[in-house]
Amino acid sequence: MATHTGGLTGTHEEAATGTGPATAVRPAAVRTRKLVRRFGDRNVLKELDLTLAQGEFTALLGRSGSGKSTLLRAVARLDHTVEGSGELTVPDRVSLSFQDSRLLPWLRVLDNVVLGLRGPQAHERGLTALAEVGLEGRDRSWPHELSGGEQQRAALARALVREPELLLADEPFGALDALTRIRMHGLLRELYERHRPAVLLVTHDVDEAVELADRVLVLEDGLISVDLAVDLPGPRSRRDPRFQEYRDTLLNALGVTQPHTTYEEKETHVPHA
Ligand SMILES: Nc1ncnc2c1ncn2[C@@H]1O[C@H](COP(=O)(O)OP(=O)(O)OP(=O)(O)O)[C@@H](O)[C@H]1O
Repeated sequence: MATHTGGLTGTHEEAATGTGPATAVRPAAVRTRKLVRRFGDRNVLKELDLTLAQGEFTALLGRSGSGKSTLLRAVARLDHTVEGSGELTVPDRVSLSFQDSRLLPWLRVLDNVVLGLRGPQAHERGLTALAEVGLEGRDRSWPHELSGGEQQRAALARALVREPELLLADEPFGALDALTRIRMHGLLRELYERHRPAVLLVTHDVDEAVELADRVLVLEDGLISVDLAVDLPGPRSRRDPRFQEYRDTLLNALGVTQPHTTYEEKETHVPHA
C-alpha cells in the first residue's frame, strides 16, 4: 500500500490502539476491540484490538498455538463464545478458505463453486470464476478428479464468486508442494488486485507473508505484537535485499535467528522464486 512506510510500525500498544499508519488510510473492514477468548484457564486472545482497512491485504504470523486460527474463527463469526467478549465489526460478505479445500465430494466442481448462490446469473458467475482461477472446462469434474492445487483453485473460485468484502484464509496453501504454492501465490495476488477484498491470510511462511501482503501482523501472547507495513513494488522478488530485510525483521520478531525461510521446523523449505 503506497501510504505504508515500511519498518516495524507498532508495538503492542500502538497496534492495539489502531492508530498506526496501516489503519489510518481507509475505512475499516474489520474492527475488534478487547476481544477475549479463553480455553479453560488459557487466555488465547487477551483483549485483542485489530483494525483491517477495506481492501487491505494482511498476513497474520505467529508461533504454533499462538491463536491465529482462533482469531480468524472469531472474525469469521464461527466462534460465538468470543463474540460477547468485546466489540467485533465485520462486513456482510465474508468468504473463507482453508488448507483443506473443503469441496463437497458429491457435487461437481461448478456446483461446489455456486453452492448457496441465488439468481439466474449464478451459473455464469461460477463459470467466470472458474476461468479466473485457470479451471476453464473443469466445471463438470468431480473434486477427486482435481489435483490438490486445482482443488485450492476451485476453493478460491468458490470464495471469490461471492464477491466478498473480506476474504479470510487459514493457511490455504499449507498442504501444497513448493512449486504449486508459488504459483498459487501469484494467482491469489492477481485475484486480489482484481477484486480488492480485504484479506486476512494466516500463514506459517514468512516469505509467503512478505510476498503477498501489504501488512504483516504477528500474534504473540494473545495480542498483536508486530504491525509491519510492507512497502515493496510488485512483482516482489525474494532476492530483493529489501524483501530479505522484511523477512529478517519478522524472523527476529518471531525469535528465529537462523535465516531460513519458515519458522516452523516441520514446514517444507520453500525455495526462492
Ligand atoms: N476448541 C478448543 N478447545 C480447547 N483449546 C483450544 C481449542 N481451540 C484452540 N485451542 C487452543 O488455543 C490455542 C490457540 O489455538 P489456535 O489453533 O488458534 O493456534 P494457531 O496459532 O492457529 O496454531 P497453529 O499455527 O499450530 O495452527 C492452542 O493452545 C489450542 O490448543
